Amino acid sequence: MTALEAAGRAIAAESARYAGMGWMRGTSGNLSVVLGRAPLRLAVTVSGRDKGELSMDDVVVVDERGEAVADQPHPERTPSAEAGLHGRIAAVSGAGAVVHVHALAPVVAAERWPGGVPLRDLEMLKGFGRAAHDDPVTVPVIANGQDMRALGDAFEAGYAADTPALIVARHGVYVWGDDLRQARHRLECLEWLLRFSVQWDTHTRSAR
Ligand SMILES: CSCCC(=O)C(=O)COP(=O)(O)O
Ligand SMILES: [Zn+2]
Repeated sequence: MTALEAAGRAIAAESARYAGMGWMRGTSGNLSVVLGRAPLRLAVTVSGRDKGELSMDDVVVVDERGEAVADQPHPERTPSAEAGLHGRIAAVSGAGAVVHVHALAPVVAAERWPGGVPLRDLEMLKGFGRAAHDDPVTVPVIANGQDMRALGDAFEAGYAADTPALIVARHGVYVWGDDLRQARHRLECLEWLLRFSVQWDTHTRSAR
């Protein structure tokens, strides 16, 4: 099996898992795996598909800008509309995999904390790669848009190497890691942290 086939198989399996969790409703969300670094090459999901029904063939090889490269099995396929942001995140962070889902909690949290979502003193922070009682963590929030270069610039401006996540307001969340498995563990824990934060904030406000 080639590296691209292995990446496609892993991406299809992870996508089905996220779809089953309700985090990739409709055709939302996209995943990528880094295939090479010099130059940067990623296998990213094709655009517009039901992410619960992908096969290992439903990936496109893109460059750092998210554009399909010529030398691949299906260069005519359209990569995810957000492939450019995957490329920028992988380039800046050194991640081996980037996942993007449309879970609800990150989007609601960004409405409540548009300047960045604060997290602190929670055991689940360990699953996000941070000590539970470490310094507070702020998950960056950027405005949504269709220009992936602009989103990439906004991501890079707020990038902190110890915070492997980005919320795009009124859109969804990106999380990355060394591989898809680590990215998933981080995403699952972050989603819990954000859901807790929103619910606790709502509770304390209504109790006043
Ligand atoms: C209802 S999904 C809108 C587009 C989007 O935000 C997304 O995550 C999926 O885009 P893709 O091009 O990767 O299918
Ligand atoms: Zn999206």
